[in-house]
Amino acid sequence: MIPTSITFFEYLTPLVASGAKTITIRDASENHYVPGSQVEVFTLETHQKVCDITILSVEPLAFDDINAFHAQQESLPLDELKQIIQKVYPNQQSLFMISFELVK
Ligand SMILES: CC(=O)Nc1ccn([C@H]2C[C@H](O)[C@@H](CO)O2)c(=O)n1
Repeated sequence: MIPTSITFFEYLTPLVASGAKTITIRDASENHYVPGSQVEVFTLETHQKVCDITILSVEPLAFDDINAFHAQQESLPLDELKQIIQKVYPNQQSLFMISFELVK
């Protein structure tokens, strides 16, 4: 089944809805998004619909390879991005970068 929704922490959703955030880094439980598919974005905490995005690609990304360019695409400072990922996915080296664009 092609997934049709994705959740983001509520405080990050303005970055998605504005088009400023164009990637998200997730673990293997969310590596099944399909390039070209349209996906509804919801807040994780309250499940409010935020916007729609189109998935562009899903690629493996090691935690140690996360760099300033990833942070720029996340619209977050690099140290904050790495702290968030370590908190959400503790001790996970094997991650996935999901690239997307906002549906206007
Ligand atoms: C279940 C769920 O919604 N999990 C996540 C995981 C990550 N994020 C954000 C935090 C960072 O900006 C990037 C990188 O993981 O994605 C999130 O909003 N929700």
